[in-house]
Amino acid sequence: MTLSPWTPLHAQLHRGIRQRQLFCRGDRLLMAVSGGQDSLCLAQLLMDLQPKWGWELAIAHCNHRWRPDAGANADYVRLLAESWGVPVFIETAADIPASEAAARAWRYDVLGAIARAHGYSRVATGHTMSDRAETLLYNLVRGSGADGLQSLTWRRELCPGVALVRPLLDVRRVETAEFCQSRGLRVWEDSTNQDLRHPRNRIRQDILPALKAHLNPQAEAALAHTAELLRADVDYLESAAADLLHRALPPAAPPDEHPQLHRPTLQIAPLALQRRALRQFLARHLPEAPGFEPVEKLLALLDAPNRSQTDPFAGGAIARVAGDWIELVDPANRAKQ
Ligand SMILES: Nc1ncnc2c1ncn2[C@@H]1O[C@H](COP(=O)(O)OP(=O)(O)OP(=O)(O)O)[C@@H](O)[C@H]1O
Repeated sequence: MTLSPWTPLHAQLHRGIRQRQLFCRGDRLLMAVSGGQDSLCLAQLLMDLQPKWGWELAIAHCNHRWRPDAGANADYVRLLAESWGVPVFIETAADIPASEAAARAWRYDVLGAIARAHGYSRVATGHTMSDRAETLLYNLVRGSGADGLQSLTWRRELCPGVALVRPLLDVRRVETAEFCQSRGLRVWEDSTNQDLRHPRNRIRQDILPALKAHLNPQAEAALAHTAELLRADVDYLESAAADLLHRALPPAAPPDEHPQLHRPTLQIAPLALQRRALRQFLARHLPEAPGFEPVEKLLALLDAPNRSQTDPFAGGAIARVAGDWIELVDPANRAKQ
């Protein structure tokens, strides 16, 4: 057996997995492989690290049936897995997804389902520092708050019992390309990556290179670090807000009562926590995730005179002031009040 050369990239990944506790020794890992350079690089690196960690590795590929070469792409991933001697799962979409978002949702569903059905506790994807920088820029320009700016994370729950892990978030795309080349891995080029009508491709091909050329050669790393810092900030703020919300709820509200919030508890909190606690409250009770406006409407009630009320939120509920309390009244109960 020929041993693969141990490169600085192997060392970086090995260290990152240990320090961030992304995987444990002996884990069963499902590698999501599109056939592109990032996921091929990840899969090869994890194969190389496997003897040190004793993982049980497998490969999953999702065929969205979007491109004429989608079947050939899936066959390529299957052959690669077979040549490596690892189990491979290929899932083909019954209906071609209507949008990128639909394709992504389907893909994550499929990856979670394969992992659960076959006992894999981790799904690993090849997202890189470059993806992280692009996602941050995209969300920033679309007006996202800090929560959207934290963008991709190292690890999150994919479905109960299965974590989605992104071990290459500190590796740039140019490095994954170099690695594939140095190992003679054939990269399956995705022709849709050239289509500049997709905003992500525009960012990747025009905007980030311009930022690097004219503002900061390290723009990718700078943006990715910002995302990393925001991640920790947002985690902290969200948990402090959850604590505030907990204190602002009535001690033991009967389930059939209007949801209520205690204004004096909220009034003395910092604005950042007020907004987050109110958003968490609305997210529990409204049919869709609240954006900026509903939270601001509710915020205005913190210091408003008694009996003030908002206009209806999505779904028709309104919030109103009743002394020290704000109550959320849904349309069905409103007529009775
Ligand atoms: N068809 C696929 N089959 C299996 N895994 C895939 C497929 N497409 C993407 N992936 C996984 O997702 C990672 C990110 O891919 P890509 O950047 O194309 O997706 P994205 O849609 O931009 O990201 P995200 O899914 O987080 O929004 C890849 O490195 C790979 O691990």
